[in-house]
Amino acid sequence: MKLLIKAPAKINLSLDVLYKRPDGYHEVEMVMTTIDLADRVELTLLDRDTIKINSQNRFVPDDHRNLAYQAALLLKERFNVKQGVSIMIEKMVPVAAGLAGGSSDAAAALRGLNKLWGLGLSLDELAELGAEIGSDVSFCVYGGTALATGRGEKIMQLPAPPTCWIVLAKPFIGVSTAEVYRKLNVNAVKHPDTKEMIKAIETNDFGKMCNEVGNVLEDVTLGLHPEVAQIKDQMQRFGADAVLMSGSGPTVFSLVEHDSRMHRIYNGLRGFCDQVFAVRMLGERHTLD
Ligand SMILES: C[C@](O)(CO)[C@H](O)COP(=O)(O)OP(=O)(O)OC[C@H]1O[C@@H](n2ccc(N)nc2=O)[C@H](O)[C@@H]1O
Ligand SMILES: Nc1ncnc2c1ncn2[C@@H]1O[C@H](COP(=O)(O)OP(=O)(O)OP(=O)(O)O)[C@@H](O)[C@H]1O
Repeated sequence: MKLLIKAPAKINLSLDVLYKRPDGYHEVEMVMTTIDLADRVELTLLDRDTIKINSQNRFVPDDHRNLAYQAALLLKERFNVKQGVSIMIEKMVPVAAGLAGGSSDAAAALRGLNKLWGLGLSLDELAELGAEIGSDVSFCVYGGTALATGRGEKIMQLPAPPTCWIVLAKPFIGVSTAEVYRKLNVNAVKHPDTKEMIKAIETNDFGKMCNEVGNVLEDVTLGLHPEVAQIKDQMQRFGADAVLMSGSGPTVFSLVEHDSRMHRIYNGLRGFCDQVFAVRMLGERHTLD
């Protein structure tokens, strides 16, 4: 039996860090949304009791370090599953880019194997298991738009944001999330107003959403990689309504209302960056069927 599942990337419309916790993680407040840029995860049940993984991407590990492998192993061990699975990942989401590609592959594996192995778990139960794999996995289990708190694993669903284009540009570098958090000085940053961002989404106010974007990790990554600032400048010059780095970066995204400006930014950035995409937000949460 085979199942093909989409694993969409996320962007952080706002990302605030409140403080560093005794366990080493940071307490966050993030407004996140899934976008129409996705890996394809194909799950095939095997007769042999083993987990195989293959992504055909030189930046992605094809072994126990792969987050989708870890998702399969977690379900297998926790629920004593004796059947094996082969996981094929067709990577479309840039790797180590601030777009939660690996976390979304893990979430897709959780949703898909729940079905293939007949485990009957709810999305809430899968999200709780996802938190054991990584901080972004719980959000990716649900998708859609949400406020994420705690270390990112406490999810409160939000309505779909106002419709607009998202133009994403990734420079020729990858970023270590752990390093960016390590270099952050929580007391020396301008904190975004999470409540106002939520209000903008709830009232479907595109202008307000653009005013409220903010990411406290941005300055850390800009300090490490000046090319991120150059991309931000270019997007602003080409007429973006708002520009922000996603997650720990280095991907930068624009929010753009009008088609003509979207084309201008997309064409202006192409060739200058490693990868450029123009996509829509997905809005809807995943369902279990
Ligand atoms: C930057 C974001 O992607 C924004 O959505 C997330 O906060 C990070 O999510 P993630 O990559 O799933 O993070 P994890 O794999 O759980 O953690 C990677 C490393 O980032 C740091 N980390 C992560 C999340 C958090 N709330 N505080 C942290 O300090 C920790 O050093 C951790 O060892
Ligand atoms: N399925 C996977 N896809 C991509 N990377 C993976 C995967 N599994 C493990 N990894 C490892 O995780 C690292 C980070 O990859 P990922 O693309 O998820 O980063 P990211 O988008 O910055 O994540 P986040 O936004 O959650 O911090 C990669 O360098 C890779 O070694």
